[in-house]
Amino acid sequence: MKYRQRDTREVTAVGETSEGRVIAAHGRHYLVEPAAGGAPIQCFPRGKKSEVAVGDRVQYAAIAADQGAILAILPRVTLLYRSDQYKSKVFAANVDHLLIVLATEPHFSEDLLGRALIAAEAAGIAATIVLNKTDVAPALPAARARLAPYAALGYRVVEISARQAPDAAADTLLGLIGHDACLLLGQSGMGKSTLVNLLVPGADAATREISSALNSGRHTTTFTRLFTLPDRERSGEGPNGSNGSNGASLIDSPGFQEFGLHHLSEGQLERAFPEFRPLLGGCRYYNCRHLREPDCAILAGVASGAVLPARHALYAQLVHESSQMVR
Ligand SMILES: Nc1nc2c(ncn2[C@@H]2O[C@H](COP(=O)(O)OP(=O)(O)OP(=O)(O)O)[C@@H](O)[C@H]2O)c(=O)[nH]1
Ligand SMILES: [Zn+2]
Repeated sequence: MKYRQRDTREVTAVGETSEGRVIAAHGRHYLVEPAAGGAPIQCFPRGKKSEVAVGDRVQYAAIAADQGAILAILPRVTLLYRSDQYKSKVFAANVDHLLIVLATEPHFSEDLLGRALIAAEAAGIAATIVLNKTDVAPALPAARARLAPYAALGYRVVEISARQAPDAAADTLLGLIGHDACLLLGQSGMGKSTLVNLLVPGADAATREISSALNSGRHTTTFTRLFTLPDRERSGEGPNGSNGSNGASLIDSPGFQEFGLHHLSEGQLERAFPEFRPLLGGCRYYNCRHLREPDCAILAGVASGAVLPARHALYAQLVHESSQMVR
C-alpha cells in the first residue's frame, strides 16, 4: 500500500513541525499532503480540536515515519458547512468555487439547489450551476425553465453532457475551474462520479488506495477527497477570482440527505439572497424580518414580482431554522 511504504529517507524527522494540506478525511483519520512534496501521510488531530476539514492547511508533527499529529489548523479563507439544530458538518475548507451538479433527469431538488447557493453566498464562495445530461432531450426544456430564474439572479449556468460529449464537458469544467479549489456537490444520480472520473483519470483507483490508507474499509464513498488538477489558464472570465493560493483542485464529497443551514443568522440570510440586497434598508423597521411586517421592502418585492415567492419561502424556512439553532 503506497502510503504505508514511504521511503524513510524522505520522511520529516520525528518531532519536526511541517505544513501540509488535508486531502482526505474519514472520521478522525486524515491524509495530509506535505507542502514540501512527497507522499501523503496519515494524521490524527491532537486533543479535542475543532473539526479538521479537507482543504485545510495544517501544521503537523511527525510522530512516526508514516504518521503525524495535527497541531494546528492554519487560518481558513472559506469554510462551507451545513448544520442542523445540534451540530454542524463541514463540507470543506478553503474552497473558492462551488460547482452544483444537476441533471435533466432524475428530477433535481430545487430546495437543495437554493440551499447550496445560500451556503456559498454566506461563505463568500462563487457558485456555478452545472446542468448535466443535456443529451436527454425530452427533459431539457423543463430543466432549462427551472434554472432560468437562477440565471436571471446572476448565477452562471453551464450545460454539459458527460456521456454524449465528454471532451467538451471536461473542457467546459476545466475552464470554469481555472486555478480554483472547487467543491462538487450533487444529489445522487446527477452524474457527479462520472464527472470526477472525467476530470481526474485514475480517481477510482486513487480513492480505493486512500480508503485503505484511512481504514475506511469498503465504504469508499463515505469520505471527502481532494484531487489536485493540473493548473491551466481559465478560459473566459471566471466568476470568482480565486485567492491564488490554492491551485486547481477538485473536492468530491459524499452524498447527504439534509442541507440544514441552522447556523446562518437572520442578518447573514437576508444578505445571502442577491435579489434582496438592493431592497434591504427599504423596510419601515430597521430590524424587519421580512416575514409579515408592514411596509416591508422584501414583501413588496414579492408582490411586484422582483422576488420570486419560492425564494421568499426558502428565506422564511431558513429564518425558521436559524431560530431553532441551539447557540
Ligand atoms: N444520459 C446521460 N447519462 C449520464 C450522463 N452523465 C452520467 N450519466 C449517467 O447517470 C447515472 C448516474 O451517474 P453517476 O456519475 O453515478 O452519478 P452520481 O451523481 O455520482 O450518483 P451517485 O453515484 O449515486 O452518487 C449513471 O448511469 C451515468 O452513466 C450524461 O451526460 N447523460
Ligand atoms: Zn422587511
